Amino acid sequence: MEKPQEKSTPTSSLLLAFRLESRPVLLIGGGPVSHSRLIHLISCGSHITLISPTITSEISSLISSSNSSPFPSKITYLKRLYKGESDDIKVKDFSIVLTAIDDPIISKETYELCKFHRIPINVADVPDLCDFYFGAQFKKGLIQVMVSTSGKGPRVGAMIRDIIEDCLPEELESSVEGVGILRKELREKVPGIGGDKSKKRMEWMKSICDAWGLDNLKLFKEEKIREWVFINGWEKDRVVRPDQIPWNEMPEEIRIQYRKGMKKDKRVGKLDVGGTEMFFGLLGWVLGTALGALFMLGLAMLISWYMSHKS
Ligand SMILES: C[C@@]1(CC(=O)O)c2cc3[nH]c(cc4nc(cc5[nH]c(cc(n2)[C@H]1CCC(=O)O)[C@@](C)(CC(=O)O)[C@@H]5CCC(=O)O)C(CC(=O)O)=C4CCC(=O)O)c(CCC(=O)O)c3CC(=O)O
Ligand SMILES: NC(=O)C1=CN([C@@H]2O[C@H](COP(=O)(O)OP(=O)(O)OC[C@H]3O[C@@H](n4cnc5c(N)ncnc54)[C@H](O)[C@@H]3O)[C@@H](O)[C@H]2O)C=CC1
Repeated sequence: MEKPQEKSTPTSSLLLAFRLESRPVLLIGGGPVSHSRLIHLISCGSHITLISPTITSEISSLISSSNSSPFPSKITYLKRLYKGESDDIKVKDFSIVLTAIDDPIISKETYELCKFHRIPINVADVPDLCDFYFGAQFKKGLIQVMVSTSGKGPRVGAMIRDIIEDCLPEELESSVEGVGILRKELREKVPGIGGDKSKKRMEWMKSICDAWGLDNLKLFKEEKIREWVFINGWEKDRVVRPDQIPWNEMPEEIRIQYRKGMKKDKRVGKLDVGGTEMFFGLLGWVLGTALGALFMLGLAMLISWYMSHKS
């Protein structure tokens, strides 16, 4: 009889945002996979040592343009084969190691060296030799999204990534920027880490994000709005909502931005008290009218009863 397959729950990976700015990274190989790794590493601002006897023309142009890149990355290119353990370049001198070569022996040797020195390594397309996998990812300004399929379907991961990328509204980049400026200024005005101050700061920021909603948060790029919210919100221990801003006192271009956001933004925050207030207002009006009508009816009945008994 066939033995039933053992059921095991597949483990997931710990998805992190690894900060590699100014950190040394070893990249081995000069083909298309190495090119895609290089693009990611440059935007991280890492210091890359690239070893490969051949490189694609795309890698070659990245190397030439790296000095004029807006990111503080550096590329040191060594045009030769990497020799593994006997190489002058030592894996222990790097924060992470990435290989994308068509030499399984050197790949395995590099993996063993990294294991020995406890340096995290990714051997492209060899899951057993990976401490971490790459995922399908995209970057929109400060927003980064990565999809992992736990190694099961990288192409499907890329397809899922495309769906997410397509449906993310452009303005989200501005909202992240806006909220970033507001947070920075708040921390400058109310400095300190931990304790009650920090707790209050976090609670206030949380409520502001919820009350303003994704789209409106971009308005915090405007100094006038931040100033108003600090004076009338933070300093008075209140969470102000966008509908409380005296928009007629704000410059025209800010008013237009707000109106545009109001038309579009269906993802209003949890503190969308504007809608709640309207609901209770309406309920009050209906109840008030009904009570008034009942009172009038009672009065009419009383008068008619009095009249009939009088005569
Ligand atoms: C485990 C992992 C380890 C790692 O490399 O980090 C891995 C492993 C393997 N990839 C293989 C093949 C392909 N890989 C791609 C593409 C990508 N592969 C990426 C990541 C990962 N690939 C990690 C898991 C990610 C996850 O968890 O989802 C992406 C997402 C990110 C990136 O590499 O940057 C990038 C898309 C990025 C983009 O489009 O933007 C394509 C499609 C294509 O080229 O368009 C194919 C051919 C189609 C196919 O096979 O599905 C094979 C079989 C080799 C063989 O058959 O010989 C293995 C080995 C195995 O599965 O055993
Ligand atoms: N993720 C993906 O989409 C794909 C991944 N692969 C796998 O990824 C690996 C890399 O693929 P590609 O980027 O297409 O590269 P490739 O196979 O086109 O070229 C390999 C590169 O590695 C260099 N190289 C070989 N041995 C080296 C050594 N000892 N030291 C330094 N450099 C060395 C070569 O000079 C060349 O630049 C391969 O193992 C391949 O099987 C292959 C096709 C698709």
